[in-house]
Amino acid sequence: MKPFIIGVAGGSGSGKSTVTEQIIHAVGSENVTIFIQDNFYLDRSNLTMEERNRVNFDHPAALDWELMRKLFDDLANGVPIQMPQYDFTTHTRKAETVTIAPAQIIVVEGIFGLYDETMCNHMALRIFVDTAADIRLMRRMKRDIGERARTLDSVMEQYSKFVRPMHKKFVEPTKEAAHIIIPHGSNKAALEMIVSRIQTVINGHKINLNHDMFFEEE
Ligand SMILES: Nc1ncnc2c1ncn2[C@@H]1O[C@H](COP(=O)(O)OP(=O)(O)O)[C@@H](O)[C@H]1O
Ligand SMILES: O=c1ccn([C@@H]2O[C@H](COP(=O)(O)O)[C@@H](O)[C@H]2O)c(=O)[nH]1
Repeated sequence: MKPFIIGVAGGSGSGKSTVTEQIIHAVGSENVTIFIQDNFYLDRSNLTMEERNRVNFDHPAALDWELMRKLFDDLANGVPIQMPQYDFTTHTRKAETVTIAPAQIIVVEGIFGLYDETMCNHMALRIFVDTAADIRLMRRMKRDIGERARTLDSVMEQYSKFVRPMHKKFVEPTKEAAHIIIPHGSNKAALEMIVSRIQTVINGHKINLNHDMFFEEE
């Protein structure tokens, strides 16, 4: 059976992981596999620490798309994968990988979750988590200083130099590809809708809509 693939995109700190965790909690972890795009950041061990700190991690070119597409394809076709692991404190790929088994539901999560057209075409449900920039920045400061060994100055500099402009250029436009836009981040009503849609499909009660009722997709 083909898996039900969900894309969860949105800016850094918008609440993507939270929405993903809530979906998993609601439908049962045994039914879901998460495909976290953050694992696909390119390894920067060839650079000095100073050089690594100047990399634009918010440009799509910062990710290993070739590997990502290959592993996404495998998982979508029911093949277990070796997921790379990324260390945000050193900007390097760890030596170890984690085995990820396919499941009935696959959630692709990341700022570029709806960026790749081919991957998007496999997604039956595309979600964009839309949270105000000031809230996202506050959350990012808390996380990066607390968990990713950054200073307040470095977070502010990275945000104004890379995160903000790249969000506008590459992340925000992917909202266009979404079926559902969750305003203000995770909320109960949105989650209920998403989960009920998933349950309808995976419990076999797929609703067959009359296509004449809808506009042509562009
Ligand atoms: N709707 C919400 N209301 C309040 N805090 C939230 C909400 N959604 C997420 N958060 C918090 O914001 C932070 C960033 O959320 P996270 O899901 O990790 O974002 P992302 O994965 O998009 O970077 C976390 O500490 C999380 O608990
Ligand atoms: O080495 C790195 C790699 C990425 N980042 C930042 O991570 C965020 C995306 O992750 P979220 O979990 O969605 O916040 C992206 O905005 C990059 O700037 C990094 O700081 N260092």
